[in-house]
Formats: sequence, C-alpha cells, structure tokens
Amino acid sequence: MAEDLLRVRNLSTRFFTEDGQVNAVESVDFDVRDGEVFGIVGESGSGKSVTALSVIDLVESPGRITSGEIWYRNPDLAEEVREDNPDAVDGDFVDVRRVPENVRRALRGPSFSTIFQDPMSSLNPSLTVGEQIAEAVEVQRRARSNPRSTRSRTQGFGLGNLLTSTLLPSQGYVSDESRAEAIELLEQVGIPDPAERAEEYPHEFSGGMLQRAMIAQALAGEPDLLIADEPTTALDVTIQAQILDLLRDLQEDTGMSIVMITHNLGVIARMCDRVGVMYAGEVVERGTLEDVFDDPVHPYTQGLLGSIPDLDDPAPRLQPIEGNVPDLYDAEMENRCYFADRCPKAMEECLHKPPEFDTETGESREDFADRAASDHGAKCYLAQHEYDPSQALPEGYFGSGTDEAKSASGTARGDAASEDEEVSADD
Ligand SMILES: Nc1ncnc2c1ncn2[C@@H]1O[C@H](COP(=O)(O)OP(=O)(O)OP(=O)(O)O)[C@@H](O)[C@H]1O
Ligand code: NI
Repeated sequence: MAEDLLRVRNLSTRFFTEDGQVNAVESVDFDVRDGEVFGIVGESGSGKSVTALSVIDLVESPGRITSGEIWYRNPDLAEEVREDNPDAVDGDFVDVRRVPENVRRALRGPSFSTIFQDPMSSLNPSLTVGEQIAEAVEVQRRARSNPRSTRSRTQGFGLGNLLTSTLLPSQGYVSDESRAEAIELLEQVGIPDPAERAEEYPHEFSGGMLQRAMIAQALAGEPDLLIADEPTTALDVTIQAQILDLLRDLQEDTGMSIVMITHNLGVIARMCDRVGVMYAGEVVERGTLEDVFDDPVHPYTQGLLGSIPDLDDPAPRLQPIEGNVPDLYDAEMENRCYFADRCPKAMEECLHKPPEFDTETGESREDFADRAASDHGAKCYLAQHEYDPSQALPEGYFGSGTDEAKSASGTARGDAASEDEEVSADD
C-alpha cells in the first residue's frame, strides 16, 4: 500500500460572520496517499472548497481554522524544522499548522498546488501565457533554493496573479532557461505548437487550452499534491474528459497526488482511487472508490449514488435528495447526525452525533491514533448495526409538518423553501 502523503486530523474551520458563526468544516479526517487521486464529493455548501483552502492555509477572514492537524510527509522539511519546532514533527511528517507562517507559505507551489474552475483566477490577462508560466518556474526555483525567503512571493489567492503582478519584471522572460521550461510544461499539458502558443495572451486561448495552461502553471513547482477544485465544471463534456485524462496522465508521470473536488460522481468514478463524501462540513463516509460506490453505508452516500450519471450526461450531477444542506450556523447545529432530517432511516439514536465507525468491525474509530481495521469508515449508526424500524423517528419529526414541530426540532432555515437549489448543485 502506498504511504500517506497527507494526514488531515480533526480539522475544523469556522467563519465568524455578522450573522453568526458558520461551522464550514467540522472535525474532518482524511488521508491522501502517494500517487493517488483522492476525491471529495458532496452537495453545494458541504464544505469541500473550505476543506481544500484550509489544507493550503488560504482561508480568508472572517474564516479561520479553529482546530486540527495537517500532517504532510516530507523528510527534508521534517529535518529542516525539527530543531526549532519539535512539536511539529513526527518522523517524516510535519504538521504544517505548527510551523511558522513563512515556512508554511513556502510550501505553496513546490509542495501543494491548486487549480480551480476558472483559469482566469490564476492567469494574468496582460502577460503572455509563456511569460507567466516561466515566472512561476522561476519563483519556484528561488523558493526551493531559499525556502525561508518566500513570504511575500507566494502570498495570496491565485498564485499566478500575485507572482506576475508584484515581484518580477512585468514583461518578458526572466531567463532563457525558464522560457524553455515553460514551453516544455505547455507541451507536457498537451498544448500543440507550445513555442508559438507561449507567445499568446490568455484571451487567445480556448477554455480547454486555458485550463491546460493553468495546469502547466500549477505544475511549475513540481508539487507533491495538486488540489483541483471543480477543475472541469465550466468546460463542455468532451473537453472535460480530455482534461481529466490529462490530469490522470500527469499524475502517473509525476507521481504527485491529487485531491479532486467535484459535484460530479462521474468524475469521481473515472478519476479517483479513494473518496470522501462530505455533508454539512463533515466527511460522513470515506474509503476506496469500490467501498464507497459499491457498498455505501451512509444513507447520504446511498442517496447521492441513487443514479450515477456518466460523463457524457450534461444533466445535474448528484441525485437530488429531498430537503436541504443545513446552512451551518453554529447556533442552529444540534448535536445530532446532521443528515437525520433528510434521512429515510433516521432513528432515535441519530439525535446523538454518531462517531465515525469502521464499517468492517462496526467499532468507533474516533481515536484515529490506532489505525482503523479497514479503510472504509462512516459517521452513521448503520455502520454499527442494522436499521431498526421500531426506533424510527416519527414522521414529520424535523418539521416538514407544523411550524410547531419545526421550531421544536430546531431545523430553522427553509427546508422546503430552497428545495430546488440543491438539485442543480453544479454552480
Ligand atoms: N467567506 C465566507 N463567509 C462565510 N461563510 C462562508 C464563506 N466561505 C464559505 N462559507 C460557508 O462555508 C460552507 C462551506 O462552503 P464551501 O464553499 O466549502 O462548500 P462547497 O462544498 O465547496 O460548495 P460548492 O460545491 O458550491 O463549491 C458554506 O456554508 C458556505 O456558506
Ligand atoms: Ni466549492
């Protein structure tokens, strides 16, 4: 079995808004192994993007990581920070939350890189594609040779924008070497005539080609982990498939790991080795693709999988489940299974928050220090025992009925009102 590259433990991220505290990510655990594609899937608003942003420390105010550990396996880094930050090191792993900020920031690019749905969030319209990829190459090279000096260089969202706007000459190539490397990268991501295309501006590229250019930029630092947040959602289906194949090929060539965030179960099925299903800020089920797709335990996963549309199907991606993702205001979150109000198998015990159970043994694996018996876990009592209809919650318990029942159960915000929103969960 491949080794873990990343171990995320008990990660929680909150937004402290004027309307109250939003528990966007709640006690999330997952691992990403060497050279695998790990999928994160779930309806809109389930916390996928905030989880990714938390890993790369790009959560913006009023958001903040409030707890958790993010262990990244990197022997060189472990060596480098061990003396000053002994608590941050465990063998070859470094808890990136416990290293100084400049060290953590320096990981963006050479260790963790990102691609998003919108290539223009990472590409600068006023520079040629080649110039800005060359600059990414150059910056990563400098970062590698002096990791502690990169504070201002890798700061901010869209690495590319920042690099191109603030720190290097704004026109032209830094060196022939980086130019050559940029052209090589463009070739690697399947852009034909890369030397000519390098001289063009982003607006001269088609959507698919722009996506490839953004991937080239993201690969400039030779990252260990590429986080891809809905990378193909905006593209038409043929191009989508090409980009996904490209990512898979690049993953195999480089040995990097990919975290693939998507609404699209077809994308997960096509790309991923292992998968985590998110609901209301939690990873409610995780395991190998086969575990989760062939043998789902959580009724939420079962609901999502109700139909698996294939990639050629441009229709909505997830099976609609009646009801809504809660909006995650702390004041409205009860200490119960968050899915219980939509769950066809909700039982009385679901009014207490379930721990994560190992689906093989049915035992709680809350204490992740001892590695679980199987790789397949679910935060649902049905992983522990069979559904017991005699324990079923009475119909209307969560207030699809009277207002009184509604306020009694505390599910405050529009269960029915925005029902159609989640169906088209593909923004
Ligand atoms: N800047 C912010 N301020 C307040 N709340 C936020 C902010 N950013 C995200 N959230 C909240 O965090 C929760 C998780 O959002 P997130 O973007 O991670 O969902 P997602 O699963 O990526 O959804 P989508 O599939 O639509 O991209 C949501 O309830 C969202 O409203
Ligand atoms: Ni998102």
